[in-house]
Amino acid sequence: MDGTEHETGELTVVVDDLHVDYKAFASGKTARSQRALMTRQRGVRIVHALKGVSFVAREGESIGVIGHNGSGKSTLMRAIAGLTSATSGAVYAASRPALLGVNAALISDLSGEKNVMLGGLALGHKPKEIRELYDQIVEFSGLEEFIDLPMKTYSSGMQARLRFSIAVSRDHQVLLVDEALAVGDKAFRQKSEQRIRDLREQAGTVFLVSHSMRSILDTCTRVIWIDHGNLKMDGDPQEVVSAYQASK
Ligand SMILES: Nc1ncnc2c1ncn2[C@@H]1O[C@H](COP(=O)(O)OP(=O)(O)OP(=O)(O)O)[C@@H](O)[C@H]1O
Repeated sequence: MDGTEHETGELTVVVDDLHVDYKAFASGKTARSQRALMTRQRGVRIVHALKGVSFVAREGESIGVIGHNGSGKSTLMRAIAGLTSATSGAVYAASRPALLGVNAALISDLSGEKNVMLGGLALGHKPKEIRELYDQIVEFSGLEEFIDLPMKTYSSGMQARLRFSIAVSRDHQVLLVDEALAVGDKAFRQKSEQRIRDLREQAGTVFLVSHSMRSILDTCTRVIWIDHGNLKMDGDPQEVVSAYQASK
């Protein structure tokens, strides 16, 4: 763990020797590249998604999480949000972290408008608060013309914009953003990145999972590199991103 550079704000998240295993019923052959990650147990396949990850996060940090496909980044976000339980080790969080992912559950048969209400309630807003925030959320999303159409008629980028706009309508002490920025267009991405910086300045901690090193470098004060379920590097964004890129 890097104990020297991040000692200013209050602790918001402590990840202590976190292991997460998934059990899946296997059929067919295990792909060769996945073999190192897996152990076979009587037809049940165990995937060791996280293998003892430890770090602490503080107020005012914006932490980029990078790593190859399947390295364990989303699992780490889900574990911090309390949606996936630890096989061993623990996550301690100062307040309930909010996970904003491209798979966050809104209902695609309902209109954008109804989903703003639904998403707002899921975030803990009162109906009156959602009505007050409604115009601001829709304006941020840039989807005014489409807001009365069912969400299933939206492109994946439009859906992600709406999810992001709902999630950032509230200040979170710990906000976890999983790949949501990758799908928006340039203007929306810049607006989203600015909002992430604002949230961080309001003494929150933001985690941003992304494959876009540009987004990571533009937004983050620190970067964590997850590799095959292990924390490979944790520190200065430029240093960690350079090391990651050199490893490819
Ligand atoms: N529900 C699940 N059941 C079984 N295995 C899973 C499950 N979810 C994830 N895994 C496995 O756990 C490992 C880590 O997956 P995870 O989604 O955390 O990776 P990631 O770094 O977020 O990948 P990506 O960059 O592709 O989104 C992978 O090997 C994946 O196949």
